[in-house]
Amino acid sequence: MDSIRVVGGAELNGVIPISGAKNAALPLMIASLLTDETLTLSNVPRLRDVAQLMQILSNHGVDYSVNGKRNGQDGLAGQTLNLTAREIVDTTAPYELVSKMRASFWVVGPLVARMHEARVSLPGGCAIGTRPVDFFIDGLAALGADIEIEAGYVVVRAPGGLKGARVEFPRVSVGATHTIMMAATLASGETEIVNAAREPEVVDLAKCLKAMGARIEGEGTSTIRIQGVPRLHGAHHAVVADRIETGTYAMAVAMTGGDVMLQGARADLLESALETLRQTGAEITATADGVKVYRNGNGIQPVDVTTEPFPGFPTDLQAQFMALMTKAGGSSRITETIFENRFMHVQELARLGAQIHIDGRTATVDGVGTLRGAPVMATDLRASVSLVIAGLAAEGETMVNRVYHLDRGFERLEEKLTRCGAQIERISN
Ligand SMILES: CC(=O)N[C@H]1[C@@H](OP(=O)(O)OP(=O)(O)OC[C@H]2O[C@@H](n3ccc(=O)[nH]c3=O)[C@H](O)[C@@H]2O)O[C@H](CO)[C@@H](O)[C@@H]1O
Ligand SMILES: C=C(OP(=O)(O)O)C(=O)O
Repeated sequence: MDSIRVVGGAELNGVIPISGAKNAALPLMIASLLTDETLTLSNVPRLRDVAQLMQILSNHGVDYSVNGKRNGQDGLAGQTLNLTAREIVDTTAPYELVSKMRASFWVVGPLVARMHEARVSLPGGCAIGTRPVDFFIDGLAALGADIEIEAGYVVVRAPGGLKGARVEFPRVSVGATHTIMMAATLASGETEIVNAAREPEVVDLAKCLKAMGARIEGEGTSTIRIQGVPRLHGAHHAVVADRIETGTYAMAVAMTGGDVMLQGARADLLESALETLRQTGAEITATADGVKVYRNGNGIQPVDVTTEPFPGFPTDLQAQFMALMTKAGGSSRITETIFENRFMHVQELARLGAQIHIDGRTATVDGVGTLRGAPVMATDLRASVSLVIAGLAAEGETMVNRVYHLDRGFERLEEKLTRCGAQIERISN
């Protein structure tokens, strides 16, 4: 498996183009199952998860093509996918494919909505907690589906089609909101989702579904209402900018120092994270072109953070923020409330000299003056990139091993950072 070698110490200066969001692209691609016409998605990032999902969708009968590169486009521009599910040939999503990524489980919603049946393996994804699927099952059952678990598969049947209903989630779930919202677009009557996720990726999916003819209101609030329609049609939709990639590079600059324009980033999608970064001493300016991040040689202030559903501080930036805090001038407390096992980066950051103590859901980070490069192991996606960021700010060489997860979610990371002066390279084994 590939490794990433980082030699720390350089400031980051220049422009980093921000890709389309992985966590929006995946549900948008899945939405193609809802119509027999073509869904065209532009600004799709080139990522392992996108390729993996293409394989899963192909298995259901989705034909796809990728538009070629246009004149003047550089290698960092997003791709355009045309997805056509003229006929669904298989309503089973097999273990071999679904076990590799969490989002692939979400095909259950469109499949049962359109085909009235689905057989989907229980999912995989980042190992950051138990990640059950009870909200999906209860939600689909509320829409009138019969559900059984058979040999690791969730088998869903709704012979007469789904029927609109009130679905209240016990806690906020991004994936369950995506799935029930997609399922409800083709159900008969009205569905009300209560305690819905308000994440920008949910809003982006709703925008695309509406362009396909769905009747949805309330996206971006905690109550979403969907009026079912008999069929959806083709549409064109551009994937929203990746707020987690934006926050990740902003934290890298806050840690190494320098001046970087995050081109195409949208500050309104990560206000709480950017405000936290300002408190650490970074200067952040939203411009028409993106988000500019600047930090001079002054120290990093310690700031306490608690992860929360949107609009709170995102769990997907927790590891990166912890990396930043390892070099703060004092102690900070980082509390993880979304996933019960999302501190796997702690022991790896410790290899670089970080001082971190975990007590339940809270990590106390005592900032140290210097981090020193070391070999480390990438565990989950965001943990992996937190090690890269720490390596950029450490003295000497850091070898981040087992970067499989990194390729799931960060498009051309080495190229983007190299362009800004980082010493970083991929070592293929
Ligand atoms: C591909 C994608 O978009 N992944 C994101 C999505 O994951 P994902 O959609 O899997 O995360 P959820 O929002 O569903 O999870 C939130 C919490 O709800 C729990 N839960 C969820 C469903 C369920 O049926 N039962 C249950 O108990 C989860 O275990 C977790 O503790 O949102 C997370 C929270 O912002 C992000 O970290 C992930 O990057
Ligand atoms: C946890 C993540 O991905 P997944 O939900 O696919 O595991 C993530 O994007 O940080």
